[in-house]
Amino acid sequence: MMFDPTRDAGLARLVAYTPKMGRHYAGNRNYDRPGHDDVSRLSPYLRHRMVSEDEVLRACLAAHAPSTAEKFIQEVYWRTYWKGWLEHRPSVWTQYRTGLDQALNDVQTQSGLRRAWGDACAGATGIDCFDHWARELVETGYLHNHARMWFASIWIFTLRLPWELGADFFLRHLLDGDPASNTLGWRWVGGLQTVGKTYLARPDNIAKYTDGRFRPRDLAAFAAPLDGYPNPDRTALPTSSPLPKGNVGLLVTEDDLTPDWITDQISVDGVALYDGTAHRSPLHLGERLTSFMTGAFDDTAKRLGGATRLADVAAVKDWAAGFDAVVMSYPPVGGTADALASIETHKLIRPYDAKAWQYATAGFFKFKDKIPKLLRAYDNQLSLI
Ligand SMILES: Cc1cc2nc3c(=O)[nH]c(=O)nc-3n(C[C@H](O)[C@H](O)[C@H](O)COP(=O)(O)OP(=O)(O)OC[C@H]3O[C@@H](n4cnc5c(N)ncnc54)[C@H](O)[C@@H]3O)c2cc1C
Repeated sequence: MMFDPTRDAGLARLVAYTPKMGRHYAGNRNYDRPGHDDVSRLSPYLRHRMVSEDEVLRACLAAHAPSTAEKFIQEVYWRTYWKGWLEHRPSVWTQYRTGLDQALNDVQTQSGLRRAWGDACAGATGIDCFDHWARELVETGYLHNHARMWFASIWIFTLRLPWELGADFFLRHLLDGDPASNTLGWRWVGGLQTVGKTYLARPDNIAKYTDGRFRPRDLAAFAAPLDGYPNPDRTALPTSSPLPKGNVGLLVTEDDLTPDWITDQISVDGVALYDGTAHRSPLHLGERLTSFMTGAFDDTAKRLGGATRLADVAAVKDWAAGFDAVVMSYPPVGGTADALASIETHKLIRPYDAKAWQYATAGFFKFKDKIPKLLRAYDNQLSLI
C-alpha cells in the first residue's frame, strides 16, 4: 500500500472513495482487511492539510445525504474534536513529552524494559497480530483504526509497556502522526482520557474484524485504568491574529501544506517552507515518514511556484528578520508549535477550526450534537476553508 505524497494523489483518493462514504463505510469501517479499501486512507493528506476537511465534507455531502454518511462525517469530526480538545488543554501535550523523556531514560537504565520495547517495535513479541501490525506500521506508515486500538491496548495491558513509548513509536512511523489524535487516542485506550474507561483488546473481537486472520491467545483479560494526572482545567482557545501590513513573508509548515486560503486574503512578498516533522519525536523518524514528508514539501513548493527551504529554526529566524511581518497558518499544539514559539508571527486560524474547536470542551458526545449546526454551512456549499 503506497501513499503518493502529492495533493493530486490525495484528491484522487478522495474522488475514488467518495461513493463508499455512505452505507459502505458504516457497514465495513471496523474491518482491518489487507489493502484497507473499506476505509478512506485519507488521513496522511488530512493531517498535513494537503486535502482539507472542508473538501472532504463537501465531496461527501454532494454524494450522500448527511444521514447516510453520518458515521463517516462523525469520524472526520473526531480529528477536529481531538485537535480542539488539546487546544483547550495544551499542558496534556507537555505532560506526554515529559513522560516520554522519563520512559526513554528508563529504557537506558533498565535492560529488561529496553529489550521488551525493542521487541515490541521490531514486531518480535510472539503475539502474531501485534507483530504483524508493528511491521505493517514500519513498512507502510499506516494502520487501520481498529488495529491502532488493539495494538495500543496490547502494548499497555498485555506487554505492560509505558504508553508514552507506544505513542512515540506511532509518531515515528505514522504518515498521519498527529499530536492530538495520537496522544489522546493512546490516553483514551489507557483510561486517562475518559477517566476510568479503558479499551481492552479481546481475541474474539480481533478474530471477527480481521476475518479470522488472527485469534491471539494470552492477552490481558482486564484493563485497569493507568495512573496519571487528572485532565487539566480548560484554558482559553487561541484567536486568529490580524492580517499583517507591510513587507510580508508567508511561512508554511507541515501542519498546513495548502496555504491558498491565506494568499487569497493577503499578497505576500516571499514564501518559505519549514519541515518540523522531526519534532514529533526525540528519536529518529522512520524512513517511510521522512520520504513521504520530503515528497509532500517538494509537491508544495511546486504548487506554490517555488519557495525558500529552511533547514532549521535558526534559518526560520534569519529569514523572518528580512520582513516587516511573517504570516502563517496557526500551528496546532505539538512539536512544531513548540519549536517556533520564540518567533513572532501572525497566526491565522482556519475558519473551519475556529468554528468547531469552541465546542470541543468536554466529551465527544457533547461535541457530536453540534455537528448538524457545523454542517449547515454546507447547505449552499459555502466553503469554510
Ligand atoms: C491509539 C490511536 C492512535 C491514533 N493516532 C492517530 C494519529 O497519529 N493521526 C491520525 O490522523 N489519527 C490517529 N488515530 C485515529 C485514526 O485511527 C486514524 O485517523 C484513521 O485510522 C485514519 O485512517 P483513514 O483515513 O483510513 O480513516 P477513515 O476511517 O477513512 O476516516 C476518515 C477520516 O476521519 C478521521 N478519523 C477517523 N477515525 C478517527 C479517530 N478515531 N480519531 C481521529 N480522527 C479520525 C481521519 O481524519 C480520517 O482520515 C489514532 C487512533 C488510535 C486509537
